[in-house]
Amino acid sequence: MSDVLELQDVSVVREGRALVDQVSWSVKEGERWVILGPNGAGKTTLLNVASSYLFPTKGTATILGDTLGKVDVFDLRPRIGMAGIAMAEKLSKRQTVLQTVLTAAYGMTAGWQEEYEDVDEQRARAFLDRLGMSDFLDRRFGTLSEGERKRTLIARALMTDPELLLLDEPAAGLDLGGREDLVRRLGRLARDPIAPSMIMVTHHVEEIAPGFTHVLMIRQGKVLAAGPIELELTSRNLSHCFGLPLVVEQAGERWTARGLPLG
Ligand SMILES: Nc1ncnc2c1ncn2[C@@H]1O[C@H](COP(=O)(O)OP(=O)(O)OP(=O)(O)O)[C@@H](O)[C@H]1O
Repeated sequence: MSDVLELQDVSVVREGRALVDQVSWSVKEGERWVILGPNGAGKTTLLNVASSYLFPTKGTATILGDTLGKVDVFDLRPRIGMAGIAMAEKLSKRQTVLQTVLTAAYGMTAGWQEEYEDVDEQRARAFLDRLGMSDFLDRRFGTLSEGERKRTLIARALMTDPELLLLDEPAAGLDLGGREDLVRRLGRLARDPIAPSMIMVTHHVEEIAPGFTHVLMIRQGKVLAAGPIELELTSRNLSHCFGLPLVVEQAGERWTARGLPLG
């Protein structure tokens, strides 16, 4: 299996502080990774390196075989699908859901002047259907609920047929039903052998869909644990990561975590 992402001693330093601190990490083709860590740990910063939007201050980042600094990122970016708040903010609120997904095929965040191919429209409709958004095709993106917006962004990220799919807190802000619906859909994607390699940032182990294979835990910019989920997602590691005693349990194919009562 080839490396989809290879970070060697990567640090991102801002105002004299390492937001990501000497991280070495490799993601192989077909793996589905979860990044867990407390607020401010450096999860989004790490994802921004993986998406080629942020260059390391130190170390080397190789994405889909190309090393940042030695490659034209405009060739690399279409090969990476990114769904997160940062992407949502770049999109026009007035475009319809279908337009929002379709524009991804042309590497644009806005614009409806192009002649779109029928085949692209069919693909956009198929991805939206897969994410349960078929009833919203003509709705303006800016009027969607949080859950609907999240599902549209994932459909959009898949539109370019990426080799690497990055999801930044896809379940944040969703109610219980919305979260469970999304987890089921992500589970289906994670288990699809032809789906891209995936990296998902989350705060909650409950949001890990079945089919995710690996976990990376980060605290204050440093990696605390990285490896197969069954080995690394332990009470000990999670307690260390979040800085309080936690009990992790696996219930079927899902995970739960809770704090121990104060003694
Ligand atoms: N440009 C910047 N300059 C200085 N500090 C920054 C900059 N960008 C981010 N930070 C800080 O870096 C740290 C890591 O931020 P990051 O967004 O990667 O964390 P996170 O783990 O994604 O957090 P959260 O779970 O709260 O979203 C935070 O303390 C943040 O305030």
